[in-house]
Amino acid sequence: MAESLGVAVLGAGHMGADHVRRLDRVISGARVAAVADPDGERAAAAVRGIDGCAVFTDAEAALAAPGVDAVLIASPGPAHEAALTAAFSRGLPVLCEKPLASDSAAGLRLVDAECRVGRRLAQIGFMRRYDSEYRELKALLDSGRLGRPLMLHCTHRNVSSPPGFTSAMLVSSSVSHEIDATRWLLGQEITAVSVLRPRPSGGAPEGLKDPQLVLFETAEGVVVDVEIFVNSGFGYQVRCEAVCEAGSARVGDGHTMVVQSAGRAHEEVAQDYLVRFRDAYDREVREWVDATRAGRVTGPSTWDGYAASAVAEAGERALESGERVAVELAPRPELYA
Ligand SMILES: NC(=O)C1=CN([C@@H]2O[C@H](COP(=O)(O)OP(=O)(O)OC[C@H]3O[C@@H](n4cnc5c(N)ncnc54)[C@H](O)[C@@H]3O)[C@@H](O)[C@H]2O)C=CC1
Ligand SMILES: O=C1[C@@H](O)[C@H](O)[C@@H](O)[C@H](O)[C@H]1O
Repeated sequence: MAESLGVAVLGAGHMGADHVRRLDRVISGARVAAVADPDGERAAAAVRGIDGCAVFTDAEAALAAPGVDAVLIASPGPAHEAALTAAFSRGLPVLCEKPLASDSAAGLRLVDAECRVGRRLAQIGFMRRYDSEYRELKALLDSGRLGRPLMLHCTHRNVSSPPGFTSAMLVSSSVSHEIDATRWLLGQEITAVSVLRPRPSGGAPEGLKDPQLVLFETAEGVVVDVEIFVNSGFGYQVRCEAVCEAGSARVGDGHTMVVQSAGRAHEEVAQDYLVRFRDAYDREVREWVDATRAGRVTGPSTWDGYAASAVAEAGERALESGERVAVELAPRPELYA
């Protein structure tokens, strides 16, 4: 194996700063070689205490910095296409936070760009695939012990939505995780999306259609319902129950310490994804570093990122129209067979 992997991290916000910490202190075999953020002070704060890490306000300058072997993209979605294109042109392996890009057209351009390189370079940050409970569920479904899956019931709740979060983002940003989890757990494409809109919660910002009930139909007839509620007010909860021909299995109930006192029992509810999925993010980045050092690319692909965008767009149209909308996918290139 090569010596430690020098990583350029693009974006030093919530996710970027957490990934910098993870690469520096949690994962072995990697070092943070450069960080770029247009907010230079944020970048500098994220790398405080890390020796030999260069700080930039320009992402492309960070890719060209000495000692950079790979890239972790944690900038906002609209900046991903330029960053991935620059990384591909340098032949640099990438871990890119979801979403792949702003829309499916940009996603398809990235699929084409990677195909022109002729080998996979990117892993997309759908971290559910690295959560131990989700992996257990996937193994159980793949074993066939419960028979064929018939339905998935999913819950995705956030405490509150960040400023600027739109009704469409409940699907494109939040439900993107259930889109990927569905495709991965079932090994099937999602073919149609419908969205039901209960009355909006008084706890949601004015005009935000929150919560929503998003329904997927898959190529082999599985139906998936997703409750997305991003201003639940009380906690971060992600659950998934697979109902199969010979039983059901559920993950995400939370298994924290239960405290019983004064006639009551209670347990903590995680408040955000950085806590709920901490182990999954660690495993995701660790497996990316290990695979990259071994010259391999594993995990969710650029194609998976594109497919998630195409399903999300069908969802956005379903939200606007109230109609069931079919998903349109381009033909899958050989590279992602
Ligand atoms: N996997 C997961 O569970 C999660 C993934 N995300 C994804 O992570 C990415 C970042 O999200 P957050 O950290 O929450 O956002 P954030 O707003 O906290 O941070 C984004 C940072 O990127 C910087 N930035 C803007 N343009 C840039 C550019 N061209 N190059 C480099 N940096 C740039 C901003 O100045 C900011 O510091 C998004 O793609 C988001 O969808 C976010 C939350 C959870
Ligand atoms: O990816 C994420 C955010 O971007 C999204 O906005 C949240 O709803 C999700 O729970 C989180 O995992």
